[in-house]
Amino acid sequence: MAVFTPLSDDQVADFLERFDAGRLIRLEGVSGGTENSTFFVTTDRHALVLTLFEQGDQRELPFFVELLDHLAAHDLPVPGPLHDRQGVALQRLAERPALLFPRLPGEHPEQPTQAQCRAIGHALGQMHRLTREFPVQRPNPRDLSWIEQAAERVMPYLDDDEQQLMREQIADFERLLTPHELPGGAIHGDLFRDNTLFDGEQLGGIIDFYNGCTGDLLFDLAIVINDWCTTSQTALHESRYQAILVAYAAERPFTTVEREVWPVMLRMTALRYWLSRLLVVHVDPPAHTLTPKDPNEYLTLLKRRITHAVPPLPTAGP
Ligand SMILES: Nc1ncnc2c1ncn2[C@@H]1O[C@H](COP(=O)(O)OP(=O)(O)OP(=O)(O)O)[C@@H](O)[C@H]1O
Ligand SMILES: N[C@@H](CCO)C(=O)O
Repeated sequence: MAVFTPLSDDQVADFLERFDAGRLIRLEGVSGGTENSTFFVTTDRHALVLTLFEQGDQRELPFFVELLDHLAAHDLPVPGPLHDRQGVALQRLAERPALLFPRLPGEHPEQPTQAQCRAIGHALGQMHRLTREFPVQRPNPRDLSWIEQAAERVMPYLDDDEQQLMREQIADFERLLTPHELPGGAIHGDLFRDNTLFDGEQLGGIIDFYNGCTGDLLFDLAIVINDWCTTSQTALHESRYQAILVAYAAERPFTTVEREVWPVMLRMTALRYWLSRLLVVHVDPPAHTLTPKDPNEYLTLLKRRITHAVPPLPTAGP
């Protein structure tokens, strides 16, 4: 479930008065999601999504609004938040911050097709091209210095081999990534398949920008590859891999340094999720009882990335 704060029809009908978005017809709690309360809101004019923010630093919300406004203004497939009659997007409802979005069409892809992979590669490349000049900063909260600190918090829960693996990998990231300045900009920060919606082969949209920040563009792409291009046996799904990267590179070609550090970035982002999932299981369980995601999935993937080379990044688009 993902309605931590129930809302009545009357509350939502009143809330809608603040916007020029029509009259409430139907309110429905959304069962997906783990962090916020989400509702589908149908009015006589629009299909909308209402999100109540249940956790996280509320001071960060204006950054997400600005980023979504910026991307939507450039016609990227994202839900640009609705602004009220005074031009304000960020609201309060039931004592929580609230945003209203257009409801985008589609489903999360479980086994992405070639066309879906091309679509996400293309959209992410476009987004990265457009956000390089995005003026607002929010340093990546899951960067290498977070990894270093989070690692110390989970060490007591790891066996000797896992501890050694984690320490060796972090030392490697420090040695191989720190000397380089990589192309940066605003990034999604968690672009898993379940943060996209596809209507058939058509990308309906990219959602859940609440890990959005500014940082290395390659970090964002590596998260996508690790989630989208891993088979159930943890092998690399090569045709998806090529489809995403070729479509991405057509929008934003890679630099020489990015090509050099790519295998390291794939390992770093695998370790980032091993760590964040370990934290949820052992250190910082969420207030709400939901089944945590399995940290070992990303431990296994990290090991795979160490033992099996991936094909290099493409030199140019199609
Ligand atoms: N704009 C939208 N259009 C259509 N569906 C949406 C939209 N926003 C959210 N949803 C639906 O609501 C679900 C929960 O949304 P969201 O991912 O933002 O929640 P969350 O609690 O932050 O979850 P998590 O962080 O686990 O992904 C999504 O999986 C999707 O099915
Ligand atoms: N995508 C994250 C969960 C949401 O932040 C994970 O798979 O661990």
